[in-house]
Amino acid sequence: MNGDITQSQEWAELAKHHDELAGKHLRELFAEDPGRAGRMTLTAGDLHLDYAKHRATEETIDLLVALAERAGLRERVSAMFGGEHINVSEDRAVLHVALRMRENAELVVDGQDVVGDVHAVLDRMSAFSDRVRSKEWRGATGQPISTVVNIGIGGSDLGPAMAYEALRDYADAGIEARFVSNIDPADITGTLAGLDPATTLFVVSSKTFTTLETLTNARVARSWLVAALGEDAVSRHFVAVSTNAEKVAEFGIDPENMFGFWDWVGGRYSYDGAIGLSLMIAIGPERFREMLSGFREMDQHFRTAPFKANMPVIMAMLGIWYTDFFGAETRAVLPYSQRLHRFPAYLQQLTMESNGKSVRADGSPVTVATGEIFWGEPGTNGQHAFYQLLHQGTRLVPADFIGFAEPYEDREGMHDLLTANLLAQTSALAFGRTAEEIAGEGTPAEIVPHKVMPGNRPTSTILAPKLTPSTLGQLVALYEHIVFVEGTVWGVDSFDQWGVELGKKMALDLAPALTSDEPPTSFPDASTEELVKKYRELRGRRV
Ligand SMILES: O=P(O)(O)OC[C@H]1O[C@](O)(CO)[C@@H](O)[C@@H]1O
Repeated sequence: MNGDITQSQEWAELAKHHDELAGKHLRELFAEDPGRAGRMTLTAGDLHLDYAKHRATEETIDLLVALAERAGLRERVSAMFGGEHINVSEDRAVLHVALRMRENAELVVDGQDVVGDVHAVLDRMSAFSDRVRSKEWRGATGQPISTVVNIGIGGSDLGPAMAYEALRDYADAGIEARFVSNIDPADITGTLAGLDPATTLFVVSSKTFTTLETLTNARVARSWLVAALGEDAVSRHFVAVSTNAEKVAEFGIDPENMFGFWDWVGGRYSYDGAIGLSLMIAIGPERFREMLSGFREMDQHFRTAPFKANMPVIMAMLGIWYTDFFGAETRAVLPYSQRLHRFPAYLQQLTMESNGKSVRADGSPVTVATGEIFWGEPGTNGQHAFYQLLHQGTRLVPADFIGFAEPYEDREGMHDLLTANLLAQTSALAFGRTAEEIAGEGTPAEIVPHKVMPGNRPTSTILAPKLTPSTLGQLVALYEHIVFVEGTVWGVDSFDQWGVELGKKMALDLAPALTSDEPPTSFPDASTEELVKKYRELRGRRV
């Protein structure tokens, strides 16, 4: 729908329904309808979703689905998969879904054979990864590669870093991957620590190849390598992933060793393409393709399942329900898997860079809150840190719990204990403990209020058989599509990120004021002027 969806009949009906339902406790909802536990579940690929512990009834779901219809979700999904320019502010198609299409699929967009090009790059990545993994690719001194260092930031870092951590049990060629992103010198120093230049391969990953942090880290890495092995070693130790061949060549990386992608892949949606090269080298092309098949499975589900049985649609619409009707400020993502410890950070970019917008795609201001704030930590660590607030605080924090039936490797029954914690938490959050129950245990009256667990705190639980390349792909695609659905309802362009540009430019403009010999004379504002002066003083520079 164009215009303000909050003016629609569907929105008004949801607002009314919210007034009726908001006072109800999950305990009541379960008492009235015990069958909801069995009914309010969904399957997509290997993922099982339990959404019964939401402050929602069948009627809520019907109304939310009606809102999604009203927002034109159906047409938007076709438009994305068909390669229409739905990224309007940059006039681009949005085709991360093409990165995992089968080789025999057909998609020609703006005269480009998208699927053919995707597979040509995948084949080159596979061939290169195989050469590195089999030790055919050698460094300048003839030694094989033992560490791959990905240099990138944002989408050119978080995706492969998250996925490498998630799948590191599958890294079977004895090649470690490391990731450096921050322009803080401590990051590259830590990353290079203990590495041997002769056995290190750098993958410089940058869509634009103009990003300050990445190019600076790459220059530092280059100097480190050249100091040890000489200038001629660069071509054996540096490859690039980018859409910008010219800049790659300018940096001194042989275009033969560049793996491309296209402007229709957003950075935060890109690690299942060439940006995943470091991951592919670590886990191998076969596992990487298994991951792509997982993505594809979720794409297929998203594209074809009726909205009421569509996992991304239901999870996204519940996100809208809490954000815009209950006024929830954030959403916790709590993976009961140590391997997914970077997943919340990855989702932060995915969701917040995509939907953190105040104007709709047509430039008109939004009239409701947009952009869920995702945050989280793996269970059970979070339990011993911030769950207190989740259980007894004054805020409503809907949470996604993610668990797996099988560990990669168990130790003395630890995995079952991990899962028991997940299940205990979602139950306690939903149903809590009443004052009567607590008093009934003999708790002194003055302590009872402290121990009351209000409950009524909504959660989704996602269960999968095991964390594998395929289930990881399914999980990531699930959240990509959640972001898409929410963006569609809010009417924002989920694929641009203009909000990060100003700060980047100002940092470049400010740098000379920090480093110049002469005290600077112009500043962006009075507060920054004071801070620049303090910084110079602390650095022993003239003020
Ligand atoms: O891959 P690049 O062009 O270096 O950009 C890195 C990141 O910077 C951003 O543009 C935001 O600063 C992200 O969208 C992107 O993932």
